[in-house]
Amino acid sequence: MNKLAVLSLGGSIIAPDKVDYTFLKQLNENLRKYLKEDKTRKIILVCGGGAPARVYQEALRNIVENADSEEQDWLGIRATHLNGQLLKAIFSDLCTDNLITDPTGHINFKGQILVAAGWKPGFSTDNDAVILSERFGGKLIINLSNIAKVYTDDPKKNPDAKPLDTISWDQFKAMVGNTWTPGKNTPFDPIASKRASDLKMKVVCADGRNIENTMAILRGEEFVGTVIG
Ligand SMILES: Nc1ncnc2c1ncn2[C@@H]1O[C@H](COP(=O)(O)OP(=O)(O)OP(=O)(O)O)[C@@H](O)[C@H]1O
Ligand SMILES: O=c1ccn([C@@H]2O[C@H](COP(=O)(O)O)[C@@H](O)[C@H]2O)c(=O)[nH]1
Repeated sequence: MNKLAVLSLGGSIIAPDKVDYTFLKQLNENLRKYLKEDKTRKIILVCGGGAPARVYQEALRNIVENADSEEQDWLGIRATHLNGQLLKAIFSDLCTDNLITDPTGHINFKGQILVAAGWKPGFSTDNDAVILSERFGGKLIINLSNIAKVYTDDPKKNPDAKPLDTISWDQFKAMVGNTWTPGKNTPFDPIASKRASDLKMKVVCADGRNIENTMAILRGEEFVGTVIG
């Protein structure tokens, strides 16, 4: 297993409505243990925006008719920065870089952890995770969200949707489409999916709140989730 893991931490598990510090405490303990076992292991944590992103984007849409898409994205980006700064503070002793807000900019990555958040309008932090994974040679992106698997359709809207263990990029892209809308709720965003698909990357989607399962993915053991690609 490659020594670098990229974890795309959905905002829905960092701050589903307020900050979920029970989850973040577990994440802190488990990732530290994993990194202590082998000092050559490294982790990139890419933080999503969660409820604050959606609340502020919705506020703008309710106040301004035809709210500008880029302005909505900037509100989301600022929310990811707040979550990212919290993760950076939690892992400050293992993370020598400031919060990464441009995945293409200067990055040292001398510590065992790198924490990143939103960059610029037009996509979600999933896309930032793909850029960082490509840049640092990650073999797998672990996309942690509030849902255990990718389904044939959004299970919150379609009760007949079926969970999938694997799905090809072509099938996944057909499902999520190819257009971006601020705050879009999909297991992996369309822009990130195109980039990951072009790079022939693998993405595992799993429920991040199940910390044992996340550790199993990191350790290359059996897990519950969906492999895309
Ligand atoms: N085919 C699908 N399979 C599974 N979930 C889907 C599907 N289509 C849409 N979804 C929705 O995507 C949601 C997960 O995406 P969401 O963007 O909310 O999570 P996140 O990435 O963890 O959070 P954030 O975007 O705030 O960082 C699920 O809760 C589900 O309702
Ligand atoms: O690089 C980025 C990252 C994020 N955004 C905007 O922020 C929200 C929240 O991010 P999630 O990854 O979905 O939690 C996202 O929906 C975008 O509107 C961005 O524009 N650019």
